[in-house]
Amino acid sequence: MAASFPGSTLASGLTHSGFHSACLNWALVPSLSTDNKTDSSTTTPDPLFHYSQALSSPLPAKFMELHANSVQHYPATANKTVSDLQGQFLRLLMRMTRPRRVLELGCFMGYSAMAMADGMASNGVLYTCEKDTQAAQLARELFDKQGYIGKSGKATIELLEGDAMASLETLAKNQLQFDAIFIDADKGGYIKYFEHIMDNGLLSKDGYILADNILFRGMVLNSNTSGLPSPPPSPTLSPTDEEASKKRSKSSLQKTANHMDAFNRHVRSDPRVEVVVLPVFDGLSVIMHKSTYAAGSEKFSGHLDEANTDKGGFV
Ligand SMILES: C[S@@+](CC[C@H](N)C(=O)[O-])C[C@H]1O[C@@H](n2cnc3c(N)ncnc32)[C@H](O)[C@@H]1O
Repeated sequence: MAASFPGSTLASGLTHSGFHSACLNWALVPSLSTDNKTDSSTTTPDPLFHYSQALSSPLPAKFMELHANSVQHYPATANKTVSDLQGQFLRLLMRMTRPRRVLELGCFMGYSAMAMADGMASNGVLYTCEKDTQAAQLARELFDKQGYIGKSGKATIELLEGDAMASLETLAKNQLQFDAIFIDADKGGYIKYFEHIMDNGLLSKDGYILADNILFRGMVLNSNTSGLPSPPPSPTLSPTDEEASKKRSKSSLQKTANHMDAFNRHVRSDPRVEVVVLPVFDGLSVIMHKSTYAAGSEKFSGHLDEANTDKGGFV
């Protein structure tokens, strides 16, 4: 049954007027519809996604400004930011776990960085890496304008411009450790970033890594490496140009999904960590150092079947 709220119709044709005016809503941003910014293509059915977003506490209006900015400067790719709902989640997660130092790989124009910084304590520092010069410049201006640079009673954001791997190397050289690390840069780089983080002690003892897009529109199920049956090939009846181009872009998306699938398997088979793969947003993994509790104590492994243990042949 659809719930009903003042000024709002919460059903598949959800509206937010008078109810969620400060909510980040891609429908209100010119040029991009909500269809471009939902998790419907992934794991959460569209109406449920909208319902969840509408009933989650909104982020402040400055985030709306950021969306408008992204659309202006990156009309074709503005929806690279996390969804509004994920931004709301990241902020709350930071409030819950209170990390003192956070690292983000993939800043874009600073949406998720700002959402996380807002949940951190005022003495916290968030480092965010971005290789696109224009995006880095715009993000830096925004962080400055919004008071994340210098003493302002907010967590500080430090933007590291350049390739994420080079930044990771510098951070490791400086022996910095992070309580939370959000990986959201190039999908083909996830494994090397993860390895570098683990090998160089960049993750604090009780810290966690969040890896985004790990189910990649659900396409990981069709990955070559998945070991699961693939769907039958689609018929190739002299495709039109449009069909051919759709096919090409589908195959490049599938390539990205294959990177994600390889990353998921890589992490799952790493004895140093434990991981939970969450089918939320576009897929989000939470990774921590393996605890002694999870490292095979009788009590814990008793809850797992053979195939699920590290020694038990994960496909
Ligand atoms: C998905 S977007 C990040 C979105 C951002 N986390 C948000 O939600 O607002 C990925 C970003 O990573 C950047 N990127 C890709 N490869 C990179 C690399 N090797 N080093 C640093 N940044 C990279 C891209 O330029 C892009 O801006």
